[in-house]
Amino acid sequence: MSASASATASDVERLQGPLLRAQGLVKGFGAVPALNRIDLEARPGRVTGFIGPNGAGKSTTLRILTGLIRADGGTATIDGMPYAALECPPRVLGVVGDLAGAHPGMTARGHLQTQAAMIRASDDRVEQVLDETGLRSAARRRVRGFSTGMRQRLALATALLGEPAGLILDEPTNGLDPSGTIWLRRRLRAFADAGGTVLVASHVLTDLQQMIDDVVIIEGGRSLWSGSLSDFTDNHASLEEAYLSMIEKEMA
Ligand SMILES: Nc1ncnc2c1ncn2[C@@H]1O[C@H](COP(=O)(O)OP(=O)(O)OP(=O)(O)O)[C@@H](O)[C@H]1O
Repeated sequence: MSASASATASDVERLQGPLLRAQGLVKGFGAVPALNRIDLEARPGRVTGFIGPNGAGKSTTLRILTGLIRADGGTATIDGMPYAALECPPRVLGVVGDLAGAHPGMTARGHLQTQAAMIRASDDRVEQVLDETGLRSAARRRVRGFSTGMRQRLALATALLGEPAGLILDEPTNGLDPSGTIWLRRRLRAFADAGGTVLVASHVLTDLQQMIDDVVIIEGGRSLWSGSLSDFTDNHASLEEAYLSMIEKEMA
């Protein structure tokens, strides 16, 4: 029997289905109901935008997906299993964070080597991500002197170390200049074109419009819409216009 013939239905679902999936997520903080049945999917080869007004529940959803907090109800899975059940999470999902953990006195290469050691990535991989993120010339500089754009590149380099299948980014273009934004957009597109899954939460809809294939919209802890960007924008001039029209109707 061939390998493909012996694949089970769940193997096939895993191979073809979304890498990131949340179903019916519920979460409250004391009396504050943050999430009320949130659904989300992000698929291989696609960049998915995760949008919603302030307080909609985006960060809470991402924190549950990445195992930082537990949901009160529903499921959140990465490649079919909860984040906490992954053998080595950074090898499946790269989370582009704010480098709060990077020692300011560390060089970019030193930071990456330390992170690589924790996930058993090689020194060669460190050199590769320095190239992939355009940081080679800054490899010996200390993180404390980095601009916002360089920090963003280093955060992405850190997330890429484990050669993950997916990337999650929360407000990645915050503070980036136009060339930094264009660079990031191209980098994420290349990652998705190589079969990667990208989930980006952002308020900057003009940046997102040029970056994403699919959209997930939430508001007040509830799922409002999900599907392709082209279906969502349909007869609207832009993502921003389509989004504002939906949110205004919803709030009315
Ligand atoms: N640790 C917490 N304790 C109490 N309430 C919280 C906590 N974290 C989030 N919340 C509340 O949960 C709701 C959802 O917050 P969340 O940060 O997930 O929204 P968001 O969509 O990411 O917002 P923003 O776009 O402003 O970052 C808000 O009402 C928020 O005040």
